[in-house]
Amino acid sequence: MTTRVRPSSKRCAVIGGSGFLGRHLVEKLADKGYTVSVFDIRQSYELPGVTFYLGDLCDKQALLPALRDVSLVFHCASPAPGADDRALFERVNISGTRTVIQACHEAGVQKLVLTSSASVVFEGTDIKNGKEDLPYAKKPIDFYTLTKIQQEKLVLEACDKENGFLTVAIRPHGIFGPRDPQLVPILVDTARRGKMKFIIGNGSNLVDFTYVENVVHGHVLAAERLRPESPICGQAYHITNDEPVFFWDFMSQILVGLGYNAPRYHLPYWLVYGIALLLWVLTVLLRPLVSWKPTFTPMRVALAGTHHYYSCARAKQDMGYQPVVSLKDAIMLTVESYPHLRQGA
Ligand SMILES: NC(=O)C1=CN([C@@H]2O[C@H](COP(=O)(O)OP(=O)(O)OC[C@H]3O[C@@H](n4cnc5c(N)ncnc54)[C@H](OP(=O)(O)O)[C@@H]3O)[C@@H](O)[C@H]2O)C=CC1
Ligand SMILES: CC(C)=CCC[C@@H](C)[C@H]1CC[C@H]2C3=C(CC[C@]12C)[C@@]1(C)CCC(=O)C[C@@H]1CC3
Repeated sequence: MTTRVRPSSKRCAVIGGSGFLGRHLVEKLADKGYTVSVFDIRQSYELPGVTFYLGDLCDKQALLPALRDVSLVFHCASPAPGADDRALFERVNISGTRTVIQACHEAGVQKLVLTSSASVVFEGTDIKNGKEDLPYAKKPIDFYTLTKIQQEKLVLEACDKENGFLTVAIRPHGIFGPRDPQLVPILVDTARRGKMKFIIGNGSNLVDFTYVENVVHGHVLAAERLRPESPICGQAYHITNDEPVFFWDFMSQILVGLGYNAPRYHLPYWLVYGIALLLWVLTVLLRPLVSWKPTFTPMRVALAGTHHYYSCARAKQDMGYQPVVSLKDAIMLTVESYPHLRQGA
């Protein structure tokens, strides 16, 4: 006779746990006394109480050992938005997420928390205080967004109270903080190349940037509140700093904090967007001959020149969410964490 070990509620797995958000999440979970299995295609650190399983999440046989005796899974793996590779996004975010769900069923996992994105409703035009009932983008602005939409739908539709499999999706926006490989490094690289002189549009567009610890807090709350009687089952939740900020003020604060000049001159939004679109078409047409990634993609220009901030009222009401680090402190902590990116370093 085989006896099945009942998964402990203090054992969890983090798929994508070597990444920026994933590692912060793993550190918090370990601090809270969880035993954590990390599944990722790479291992970027070591931590007591954390076991690493390396592999591609599209490979169920590789994934299953990481989910053994685990009751709770966080799925925060995705190719980076800058990958611009439709086949890769579809393989990892869509078929890979199907594989994750199947593996959860086979391993007897009871709860799945997905890291989705607030961008699933963003089409490149203004969103002001967007709520979760906004429809998914009909014309997603890139393949990353397109596949994040499909991924979120798959996870929420898999929620099945009768069979004891509960799911929830967290939609963060503009995550930043120590060790982020995207936001600050891209910004500094652009400044070092002398391209951070211009403000796209009139500079009055409000945007959410979310400190990584607040995103982690949202994930942990969701996991701990995910019970059959809870309203959060099968739902998506915006998690932000709840302090929308002018996009260009935020960028300027980071730049000035690191010793660079803030951008000063204005360029018309539609001119820059048109150029970005043209460059993107050219890179697609010339791809077999030239491999070049423009800094100014249509998605980036849209993010830099439109309003996109979201309401966290639903997360506050259903999970008691409140940001734990203010934007002011978050910017200070972030700037301090990048001494090597300072001007002159
Ligand atoms: N950063 C942000 O501003 C936002 C992020 N999100 C979402 O949050 C999640 C985490 O993002 P972030 O931490 O920034 O991203 P990272 O790229 O830092 O982390 C993702 C991790 O997943 C790994 N990974 C990628 N593909 C696979 C695969 N096939 N199998 C196993 N592991 C894989 C990555 O490895 P490798 O690095 O080698 O590719 C990386 O370690 C993502 O789902 C993202 O869509 C949502 C909103 C905003
Ligand atoms: C709020 C949100 C979803 C932020 C996501 C982070 C990145 C998309 C941004 C981080 C650095 C930004 C940046 C630009 C666009 C958006 C980012 C990549 C520019 C390319 C916009 C045009 C410029 O003038 C240069 C900017 C460099 C930094």
